[in-house]
Amino acid sequence: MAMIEKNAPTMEKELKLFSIWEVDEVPLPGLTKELWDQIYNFQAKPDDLILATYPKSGTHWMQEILDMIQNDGDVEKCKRDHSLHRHPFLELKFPHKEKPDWVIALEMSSPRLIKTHLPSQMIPPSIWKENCKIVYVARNPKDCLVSYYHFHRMASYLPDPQNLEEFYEKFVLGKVFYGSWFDHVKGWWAAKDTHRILYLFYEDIKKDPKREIEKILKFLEKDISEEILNKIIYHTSFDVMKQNPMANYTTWPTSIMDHSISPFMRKGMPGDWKNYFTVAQNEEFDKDYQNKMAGSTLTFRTEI
Ligand SMILES: Nc1ncnc2c1ncn2[C@@H]1O[C@H](COP(=O)(O)OS(=O)(=O)O)[C@@H](OP(=O)(O)O)[C@H]1O
Repeated sequence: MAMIEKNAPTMEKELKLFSIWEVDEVPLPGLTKELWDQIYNFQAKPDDLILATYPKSGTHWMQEILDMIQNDGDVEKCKRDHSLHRHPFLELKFPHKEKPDWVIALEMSSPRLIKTHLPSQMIPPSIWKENCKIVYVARNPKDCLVSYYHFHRMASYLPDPQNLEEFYEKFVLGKVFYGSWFDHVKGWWAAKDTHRILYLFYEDIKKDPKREIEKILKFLEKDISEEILNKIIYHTSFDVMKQNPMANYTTWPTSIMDHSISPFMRKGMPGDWKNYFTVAQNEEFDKDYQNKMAGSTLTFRTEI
């Protein structure tokens, strides 16, 4: 919190519209460009835990769950700082931070939790080599699109999405930061056959958080009491996180994130896309989905 308040003027001045640069046709935030070689050569450690997601798939939610697990359900510890400062974002350099996040990661003590939105083919090779455990969260594309659209509306450093129709076109073409949702979820799905990846679905966590958190505990080889498990479920529920200033971005200057346009913790509800897609858009999307996901064993629920 202190860091956000102290750095708010710098953030306001420097967190301008992200420029876009493409690596192998994947649009990435321009902030990543000069640092790409260092990021790609990041040295992972075997006990690093990696949280990988396509944007708007529940990154902050899973970050909070993992932080609570790593801190044995200690809520106060998990409120030690804003989520953006608690764990590094591998590929980003935020203007209000003195160092890029990968350097911050290097200086952190183990076990480290490191977040990334990178597609699997762009992950630093040391993460595979060190056999790090990776939690991947995927969310159905329709809700992901709607959530990403609203995020572009409220975050001034992202391009103005104009309207849902325009954003819809960009999303299906993969012309948004981190590229094609289809390639992202398929790439990580394939990677799980050869790496230690726990592949989870946003909708499943919403439907049965206890069952999904138990899967995570098993993956992390961690035992906790029923009481702590219930505490984690409560603390990481949408309504509680929405009120948590260490998770909801309300401490950020409104010139950077304007929650009156759309809150960061917006709805958190599978099926919200139905309030936005027209019948025609939905039919077109389903056709496109069939083509792009043909042959994949991945299945998504678009409501629960
Ligand atoms: N606890 C909890 N339960 C359910 N849903 C949650 C929770 N926390 C965050 N969210 C919702 O996740 C969406 C944001 O996703 P990300 O954290 O991946 O966003 S980001 O890409 O890192 O900016 C965004 O989804 P939408 O509400 O649909 O916009 C958040 O509201």
